[in-house]
Amino acid sequence: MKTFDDLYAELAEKARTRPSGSGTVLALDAGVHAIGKKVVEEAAEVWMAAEHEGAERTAEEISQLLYHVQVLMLATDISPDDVYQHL
Ligand SMILES: N=c1c2ncn([C@@H]3O[C@H](COP(=O)(O)OP(=O)(O)OP(=O)(O)O)[C@@H](O)[C@H]3O)c2ncn1[C@@H]1O[C@H](COP(=O)(O)O)[C@@H](O)[C@H]1O
Repeated sequence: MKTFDDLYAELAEKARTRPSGSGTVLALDAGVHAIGKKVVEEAAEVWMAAEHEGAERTAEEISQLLYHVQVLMLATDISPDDVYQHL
């Protein structure tokens, strides 16, 4: 099972090697403004799922939110450790 750190390492590698067909590369190229909008959209989907769609759908939406947060981290050169020091 993939962890937060595993996904970040995978996405960092995608950002470095820029394979064709990578949604992460496309998202990074779209820039911080577009990525930020996606974070907000996914956060709203988490909220709606939590209120109306049950735990499994909510967990799925949370995974998508974490993905887009990680893309934002990469776009702004923030590592997981930079975040963990604030937890
Ligand atoms: N975990 C994710 C992940 N979670 C969410 N997403 C993206 O977020 C979207 C989810 O958004 P929605 O459900 O709101 O779907 P949507 O509105 O139809 O999506 P869009 O049209 O807005 O893109 C998905 O379509 C993906 O584009 C993800 N994209 C990639 N990953 C993982 O990231 C890794 C690298 O992926 P690539 O860069 O694409 O190779 C792989 O391990 C993937 O599994």
